Amino acid sequence: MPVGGDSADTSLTHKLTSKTQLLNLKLYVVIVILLVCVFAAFLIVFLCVRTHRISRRRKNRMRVKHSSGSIPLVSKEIAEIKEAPDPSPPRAAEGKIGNGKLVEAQATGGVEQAKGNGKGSGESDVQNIGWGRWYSLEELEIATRGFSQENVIGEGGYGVVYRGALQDGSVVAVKNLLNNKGQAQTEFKVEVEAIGKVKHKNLVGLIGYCAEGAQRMLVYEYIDNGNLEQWLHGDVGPISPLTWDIRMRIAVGTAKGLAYLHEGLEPKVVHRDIKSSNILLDRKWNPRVSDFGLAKLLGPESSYVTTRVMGTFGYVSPEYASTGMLNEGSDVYSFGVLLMEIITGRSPIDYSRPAGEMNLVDWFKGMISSRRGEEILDPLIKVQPSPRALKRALLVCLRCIDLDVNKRPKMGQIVHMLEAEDFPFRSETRSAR
Ligand SMILES: Nc1ncnc2c1ncn2[C@@H]1O[C@H](COP(=O)(O)OP(=O)(O)OP(=O)(O)O)[C@@H](O)[C@H]1O
Repeated sequence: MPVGGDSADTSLTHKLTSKTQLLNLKLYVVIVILLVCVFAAFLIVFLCVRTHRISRRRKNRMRVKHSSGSIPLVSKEIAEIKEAPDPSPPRAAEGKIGNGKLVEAQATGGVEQAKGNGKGSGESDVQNIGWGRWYSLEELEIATRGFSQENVIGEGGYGVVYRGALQDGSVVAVKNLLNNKGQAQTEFKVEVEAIGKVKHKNLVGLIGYCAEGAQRMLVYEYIDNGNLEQWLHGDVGPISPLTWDIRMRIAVGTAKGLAYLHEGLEPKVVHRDIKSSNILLDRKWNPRVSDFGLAKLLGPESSYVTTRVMGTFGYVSPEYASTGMLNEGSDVYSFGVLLMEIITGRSPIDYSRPAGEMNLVDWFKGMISSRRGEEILDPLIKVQPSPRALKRALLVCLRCIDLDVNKRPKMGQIVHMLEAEDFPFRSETRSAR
């Protein structure tokens, strides 16, 4: 018989039941309490870790949702649809962009498809947008020589613009967009739906885009003669290559591009950032309105939209600046300022000039009201226009900057006014009669 075992059991029982110094509790009670404490601590740690993980997963999901906005970064860009030459465009679910090859998006119904696609993946949404071509990052890297400094052609508020030579020999402008997530996906889709068919000889064409990882880029037709701001205010020597006739051609072309946005589209498009650096020029001095990053849509039933005031100082219409109420009349005002700039060669705001001349609009109005219209012509224009042509252009300026937005002419009327040989003389004769 294991007598030794019995005595060991007895001593263990004795120890367990003996009182400890801790509150005079028996040892086994203390052990039980300790075990419960350890278990509770484990339980608390476990629950904390689990809750943390779940919340992290949720956050990640939200992040994916954001980025699945798939070029919401380009949200307000006006797109030009390129009809797919390939009759069998890739299926949306095939999802991968590029692989060094050009892939065409389906030309119609893109927005609807995108709505139906509840996937969180950015790439598959990109494929569903329904306009333009997809370029792979690799392809654009090769085209721009690794986005090299020598290929930079400009830099704006939305990103850096590079010149790129594609493998098929065509030259493009690649805008590498700053990563402005947070653009509402729905808004983007609605806008692309409405403005995705824009194509006009006086608007810069958007050929396609690249969306890989966090990169978002837009690929435009390359316009090879700089922008109007450079030609008006850059160092061009004592005589500007922009003759009066060239200037008027630029003004009329710009007005035609805007007339198309305002009167040829449904809903109409308000550009919101008409200024000389957004007027690109080709070698024949044909103007192309660019940079639709701030464009807004205006449906037929609404006479204005209320929106955050955006645009460029000196060009923004007073009523929009003070109330945020925007309609195409704001573009007309900006066009009026642009036309003044074209005629005078002066910047809308120029702090290097004397106090009374810093603000172009104020100075211009003052000169007209004191009948010094002939003196406002850009001194770099060698051959003066006829008084009649000058008067016509000055009157258009004045009408565009009317403080009453409802009295400003429509862009289509402006085209006619600028082109009509007998404007304003016919109407003057009529009113005299
Ligand atoms: N399609 C293009 N072809 C040739 N050059 C271009 C093209 N698009 C833009 N550029 C050049 O890149 C410059 C920067 O363009 P971007 O539209 O980004 O900015 P911006 O209009 O100058 O400034 P912001 O957008 O801040 O108002 C333009 O001024 C122009 O000189």
